[in-house]
Amino acid sequence: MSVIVSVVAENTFRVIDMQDIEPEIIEKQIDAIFEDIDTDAVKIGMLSQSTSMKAVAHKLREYGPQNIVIDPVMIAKNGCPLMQPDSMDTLIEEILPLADLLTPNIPEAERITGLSIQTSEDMEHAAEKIAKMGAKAVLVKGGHAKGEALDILFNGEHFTYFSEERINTKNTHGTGCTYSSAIASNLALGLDLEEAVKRAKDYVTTAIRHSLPIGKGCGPTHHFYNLYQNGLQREY
Ligand SMILES: Nc1ncnc2c1ncn2[C@@H]1O[C@H](COP(=O)(O)OP(=O)(O)O)[C@@H](O)[C@H]1O
Ligand SMILES: Cc1ncc(COP(=O)(O)O)c(N)n1
Repeated sequence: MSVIVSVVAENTFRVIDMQDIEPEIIEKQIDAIFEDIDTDAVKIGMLSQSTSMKAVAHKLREYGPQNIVIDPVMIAKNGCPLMQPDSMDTLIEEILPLADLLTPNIPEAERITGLSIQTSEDMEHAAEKIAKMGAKAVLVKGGHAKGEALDILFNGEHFTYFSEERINTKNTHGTGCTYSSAIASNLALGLDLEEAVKRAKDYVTTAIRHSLPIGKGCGPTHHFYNLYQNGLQREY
């Protein structure tokens, strides 16, 4: 079930424009979901401005769903901004504390904490600091680093490292969105946080390894690679 918070005119290489949905309509879309069908997990991606953040936060506090995974999207892979800079305070005050898991990439973790992140120790410090700011658990993703594709999970008590080899491709559009959605889906299935992240990391790595070389910019990850391998036809 989806709630549309913004309509974005974008392709693999640029964001042309966007139009945010009115906060009242965002809230009513959330009502439409929670008054009807049980919700086992929530995944939140791009929230471009404060009013959208406040609408989402208000309704999540009202309904109090479990397993809230928040990807604090700020800038697209192609460099185009997706969050207004003046909404950073609202992100930190209203959205971050709702997260059972916050999944910043390195530039996002730097913006949220004000820390510079160069090493795995820096990633740990940032994760700890974000947990102190109110997120229950934090996964700092290393897609933007060099070398191995290392992500570090802090569950409020200890760190778990998830590492895969870096795949040499520019087609990584939507890696973070794919990853956080897969984690939320695994939590909805009842897996514990570490196992949910481990399986999602396997999934996103496969999706990147078989990403699609389409479009003029960063092509998308292949969400259905394993399904196709297991018998569905692939025609493209
Ligand atoms: N080239 C790559 N090879 C392997 N894994 C990658 C690559 N790029 C990103 N990842 C992984 O994809 C996931 C999403 O991370 P990241 O790209 O940092 O997020 P975002 O899309 O939010 O910027 C992480 O598990 C990261 O380690
Ligand atoms: C609507 C929307 N949400 C999120 C992203 C980030 O994804 P990426 O960093 O891979 O460009 C995006 N480009 N567009």
